[in-house]
Amino acid sequence: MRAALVQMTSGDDPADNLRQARGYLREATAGGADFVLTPEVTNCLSASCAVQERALQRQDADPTLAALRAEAAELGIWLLIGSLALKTDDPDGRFANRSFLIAPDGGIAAWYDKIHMFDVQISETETYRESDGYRPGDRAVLAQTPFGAVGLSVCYDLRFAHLYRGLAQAGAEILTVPAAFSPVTGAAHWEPLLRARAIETGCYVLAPAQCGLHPASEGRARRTHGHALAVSPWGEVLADAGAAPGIVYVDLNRQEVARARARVPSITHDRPFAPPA
Ligand SMILES: O=C(O)CNC(=O)[C@H](CS)NC(=O)CCC(=O)C(=O)O
Repeated sequence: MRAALVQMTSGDDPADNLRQARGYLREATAGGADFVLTPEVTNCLSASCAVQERALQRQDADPTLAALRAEAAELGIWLLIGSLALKTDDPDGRFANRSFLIAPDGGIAAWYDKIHMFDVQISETETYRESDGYRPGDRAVLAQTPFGAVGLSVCYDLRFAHLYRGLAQAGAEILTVPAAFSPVTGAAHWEPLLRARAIETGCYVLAPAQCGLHPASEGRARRTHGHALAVSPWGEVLADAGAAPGIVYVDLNRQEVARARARVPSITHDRPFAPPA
């Protein structure tokens, strides 16, 4: 089983992002991948709600989802669309940040709405208020596949260890963390958090990423950290895409999950304890 992690620089034009993504799917399949993963907001990365309002669609009308499902079916691959920004029926008009696992027949095997919202002030000049634009999800998602059970998550979810522990205890062998991490927090936290999630759970962690400077027709242009990463169930970095767009490959072997957990079965060692007084 060969996974391909796509690292790309989505802008705010979905048609342009789709062209990029399709090219990567074909390249990854030619490179031997059976499972291709794209980053968070593959279809549209924008800091402007006005641009999103014009550019985004509801799930049933979204051209990126339709095209990538058709492409996965044509190529006969499993595809994680890290996330799509989509319109919803939220009364506040907020979007969903929704991850999709697509089966080789083009069907939607699973979908997951990002639960944790990136509402942070990193510095005087750098603030994110994700919950202004997006409605958070409220359900964890585990998908069964022939190559193992996949636990879905998105980006800032990475900081909430109990989500991953729950997924692993429910049977996950692979955790997906598509992201658009900020450069500052990415440099400090991205790799150690991904490795920690793998070590704590004995899962493969697959984290396709946005990278570079994202072109914006309106609003501020954003930068992201890159470094799409694949981590083994023992916590080793198996692939790192660096700073530039491209694809990195990793061969997955379920026995590595069993081996890591046989050595340190910590996910089976939870104990009840009283909360701190
Ligand atoms: O807004 C969009 O279009 C897509 N969503 C994102 O880019 C999100 C919310 S701003 N980014 C993160 O969650 C980064 C988390 C992060 O960097 C950290 O946890 O340190």
